[in-house]
Amino acid sequence: AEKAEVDFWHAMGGQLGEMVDKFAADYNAGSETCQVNAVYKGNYTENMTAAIAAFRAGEQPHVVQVFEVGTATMMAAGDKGAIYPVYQLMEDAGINFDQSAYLPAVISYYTDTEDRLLSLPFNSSTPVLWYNKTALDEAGVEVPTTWDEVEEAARKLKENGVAKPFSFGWQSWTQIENYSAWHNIELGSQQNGFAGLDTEFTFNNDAVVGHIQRIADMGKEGLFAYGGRRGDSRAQFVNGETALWINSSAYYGGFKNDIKDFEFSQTMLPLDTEVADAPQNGIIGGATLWVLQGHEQPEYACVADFFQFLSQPDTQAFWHQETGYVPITTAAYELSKEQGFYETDPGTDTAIQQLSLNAPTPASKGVRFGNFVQIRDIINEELEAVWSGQKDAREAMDAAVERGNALLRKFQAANS
Ligand SMILES: O=P(O)(O)OC[C@H](O)CO
Repeated sequence: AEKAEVDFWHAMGGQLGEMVDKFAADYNAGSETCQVNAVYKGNYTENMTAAIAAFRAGEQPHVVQVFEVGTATMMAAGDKGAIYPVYQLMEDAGINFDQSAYLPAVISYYTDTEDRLLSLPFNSSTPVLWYNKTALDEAGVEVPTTWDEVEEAARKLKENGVAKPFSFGWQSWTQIENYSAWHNIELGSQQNGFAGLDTEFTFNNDAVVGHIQRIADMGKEGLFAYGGRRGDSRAQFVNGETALWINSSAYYGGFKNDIKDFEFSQTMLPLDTEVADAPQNGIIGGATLWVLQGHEQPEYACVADFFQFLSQPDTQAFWHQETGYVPITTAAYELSKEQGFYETDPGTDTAIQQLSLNAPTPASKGVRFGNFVQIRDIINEELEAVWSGQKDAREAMDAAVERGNALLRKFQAANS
């Protein structure tokens, strides 16, 4: 018999893309009725834009991977009938899907006001501090745990010949969104947007402004070197120019393949001791799988079956261990422990520890702002103006909040 076909558009390039292809191939080999076609459509923004355009043209895939910042936009599309919510999909397929198997920090990002799961958690991450242990040892510095220590370590690394001691990627996510959650400060009103569309940004507060100004000052001293949006500055870390790098836990798999000349590891985000006495918890990044409406029932049965396959503890544990994405179910975490993964690969439980450090507060359970994909671009522009010396942190954050709020109002008007 012919298999029902499911189109799955994703944004996983390189080593991550190979893993996704392997999952699809394994699934297809084991299924007599379903065929999943996994297609790489570019980075997160490109994949999401492609899926929205395809939907308008009536050519949408069944499944699309959307990064966490696209959640509010996808939810609004759901209100207009474009989304097949995962809880509904599973119910219709007669699958008893246990939401409580997932980490609270992950599930709470993707549930509606009635606690129903809208998209399938697949690749969740959190930003960590990656460090070049060899370079730190050579410079005689300990792994930093506070921002003062990061600054001091960067200074010593510089003196010891490290050209661009400190850097990061996904700067809104790592330096504003997670910095805020980590210090239990809201990014915007209405519980970071979770409680309503009438939300306004507040990240031009003294803590965030002070933090951004600190990094700008580190740049002037030659301790920080900006290397671009997303993962663009990864090469700086891999080639040893940068020894302290904040970005997703999901760089682990690639680093293991690519870093041969030094020892590297990861640790939790630094604490700003002027802002908080102890860290709160980190918030996730990465992406989930959204199901789009407009296809036939047998195909949706395959989507549900494929989702069940992806949610298996062994699939999840394998994905986590190979990539550095978080073990998103308790079972996958337990299995990884049993398999001795955290002993053979020390530091790889940093992300899950950071996410589950404390019960999430309204300021630390995530962000849900409309148009946030575009707003992150505004934040990128304003931060880049700081790094290049055109603006100080106060001017840039005020401008980002004002420009961001205009896009929030536009989203609210279009969706209420
Ligand atoms: O590199 P990822 O997949 O962990 O994603 C990083 C950011 O969360 C994307 O918004």
